Amino acid sequence: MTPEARIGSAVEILDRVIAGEPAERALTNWARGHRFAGSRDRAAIRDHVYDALRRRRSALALSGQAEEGGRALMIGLLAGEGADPAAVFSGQGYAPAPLSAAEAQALAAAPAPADLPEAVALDVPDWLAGPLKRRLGADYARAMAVMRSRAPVFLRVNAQRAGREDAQAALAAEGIVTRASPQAKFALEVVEGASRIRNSASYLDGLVEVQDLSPQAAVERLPLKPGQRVLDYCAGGGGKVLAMAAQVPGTWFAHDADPRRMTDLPARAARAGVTVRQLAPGSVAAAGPFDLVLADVPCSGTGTWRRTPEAKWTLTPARLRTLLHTQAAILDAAAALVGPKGTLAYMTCSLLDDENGAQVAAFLDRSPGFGLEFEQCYGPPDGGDGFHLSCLKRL
Ligand SMILES: C[S@@+](CC[C@H](N)C(=O)[O-])C[C@H]1O[C@@H](n2cnc3c(N)ncnc32)[C@H](O)[C@@H]1O
Repeated sequence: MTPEARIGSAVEILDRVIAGEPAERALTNWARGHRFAGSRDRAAIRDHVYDALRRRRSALALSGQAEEGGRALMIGLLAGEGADPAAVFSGQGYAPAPLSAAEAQALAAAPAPADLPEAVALDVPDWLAGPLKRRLGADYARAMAVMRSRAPVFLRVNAQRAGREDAQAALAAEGIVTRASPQAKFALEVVEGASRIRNSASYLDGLVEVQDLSPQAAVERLPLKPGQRVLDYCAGGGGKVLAMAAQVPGTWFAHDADPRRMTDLPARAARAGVTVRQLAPGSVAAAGPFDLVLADVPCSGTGTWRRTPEAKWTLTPARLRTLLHTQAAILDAAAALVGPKGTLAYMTCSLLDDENGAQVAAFLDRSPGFGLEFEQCYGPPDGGDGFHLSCLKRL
């Protein structure tokens, strides 16, 4: 496909997303109906779609149009990148249809990127700008600018299998170039060859897992000791329990209110060479108590906007309130499973204090049996996704 044809396809897919179809599903459905598109085409189209979703607000403003549509977003995205939209939207060959008179007029009257209001230029919903500024302080603008770009790919070396340098050499032999990340002992940032990871022997043999840098750094801070009984209470795909199990020998348990979320866990655990016992909802208390209970709770995902840009625009105050209730209920349920002198570790991939420090402070107010050991926030603007860890101790 030509570069222009790829942009035309991104327009079609964005129209579906704007109509309500989740981006991943819209991309998959489009690919099914366009078998001629090769893997490079699909990757490029995916990049365009995700770039437009990350920059949805500024792209629309830079198109000069009032109504959101796939064409408006791609026109504005190109304008924001300093390209000439009319040269791409030419109607030549497989390029999208030329700009209409109304589109050309709107584009001519659109503000320059430097004249956009701050929240528009940074692609931040207005209602979230205040809380994010309070949390990020002087880093706010740089962090939000980072959130408008693609996320780097990070790997976690399975410390049970190899050291970081050996893993780097094995990956390099398969065309995957990495550099060691200083923020976490087992983290590698992929510099080249990210598309080869899932089919590489290093990945299939459990030498490495794909995991963002921030959760890796957070798991490294957990007070894990050999032989402990540890429960990942909101295990999902098992990323955190596998990271913990790679650090020390222990007895590992995984639970999720929606057990279907753990479907991939057995295969991932087998690759990593660890045993994780899955506990069905309702059977957790009988398996307790635990030395450490990890609650990696459902959250706004404000720290992962680079990877899941749709979440930026779909979060509402009402949805956030629901999440806050769920998080508080999970903290209470997870706390009840912590044994004497045990640890309750609370994690989110949120940048909002309501979900982090304030949530934990409210828990401590109603739970005199627990004390705060430490809390830590991770990236952005530097390193990985926005992430939070609070470590609480049963007194
Ligand atoms: C942030 S995700 C966990 C991601 C996972 N730890 C990982 O590393 O891949 C949150 C998970 O919490 C689960 N969940 C939601 N409500 C819950 C509840 N009340 N009790 C336990 N798990 C819950 C969701 O199904 C979801 O899988």
